[in-house]
Amino acid sequence: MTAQLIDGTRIAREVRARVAAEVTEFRERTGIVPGLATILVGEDPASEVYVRNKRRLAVETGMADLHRHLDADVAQPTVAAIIEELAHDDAVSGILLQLPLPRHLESGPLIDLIPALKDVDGLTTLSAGLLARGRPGLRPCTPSGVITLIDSTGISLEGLNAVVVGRSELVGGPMSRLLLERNATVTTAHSRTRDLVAVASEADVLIAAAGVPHLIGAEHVKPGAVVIDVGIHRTESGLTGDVRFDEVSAVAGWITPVPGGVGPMTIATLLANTVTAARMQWEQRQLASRA
Ligand SMILES: Nc1nc(=O)c2c([nH]1)NC[C@@H]1CN(c3ccc(C(=O)N[C@@H](CCC(=O)O)C(=O)O)cc3)C=[N+]21
Ligand SMILES: [Mg+2]
Repeated sequence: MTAQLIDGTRIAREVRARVAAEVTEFRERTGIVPGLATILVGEDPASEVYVRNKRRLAVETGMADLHRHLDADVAQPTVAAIIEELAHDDAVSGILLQLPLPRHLESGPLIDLIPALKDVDGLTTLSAGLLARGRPGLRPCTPSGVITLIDSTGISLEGLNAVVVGRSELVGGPMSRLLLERNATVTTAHSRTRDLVAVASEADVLIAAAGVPHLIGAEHVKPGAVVIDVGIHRTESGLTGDVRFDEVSAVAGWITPVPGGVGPMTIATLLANTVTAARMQWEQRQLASRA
């Protein structure tokens, strides 16, 4: 292995410590404890793990854990009513609807019931539009956490070739926009890209977010590149990503592991967004009470 490891577990711990200090400062100044509302529908085992970790770490950073677990066969209007109730509840700073939802539910309209100021996942149409326009707003947690991981290397993205493999609403799409915001030269590759090896091997920074186990090998990686593995797959031999770690780490300059890379950063960024959301709501209430 020649690549330096980007230790997501450590960096996430540092971010959470900062968030915990911000929560304390905010609580002392305003009397408000930021609250994270997670909504989990059904019994998907991976989703249960992620949501449990989000709740545990919210509590660990001093926030209130406001969880709703709904039956797998819950009706769309019932989920909508719960989101609307949380939207109006002043104890709720952030609302996270865990994805994927069971197939009979339509996620888009449900997500868009989350007010922009409580959209700690950054997934509403409004938050996506603000990002597309380069205006301030809450950003999606996984891509935003990836930027933090890249920053931890000390490498400036300005002018570098960044290639994002994947264009999902949760990760690839917003990832490309965040990299552009940092003045990288951004290429979005995806399942219809003709020659992925040719495109990916030009990347100074390669983000693997295709959701295909072990898609990215040494042939895709320019020597010395920063390789970020967003994939997470449960296989018989344990958790793996979109990157063939052993061969790519012999070529790359920097690499994230799975587990212990992007996953913990996603949760740390969610917590950072939640305290930001609490602050924005408090400021808005201050303005409203003075009007
Ligand atoms: N509305 C919504 N927001 C999300 O942010 C969201 C989502 N839905 N659906 C699924 C994906 C996936 N995701 C992960 C979070 C933490 C880890 C994580 O902590 N991973 C650990 C391993 C944990 C384990 O699986 O044992 C690690 O990589 O080290 C992974 C994946 C958030 N997502
Ligand atoms: Mg895709």
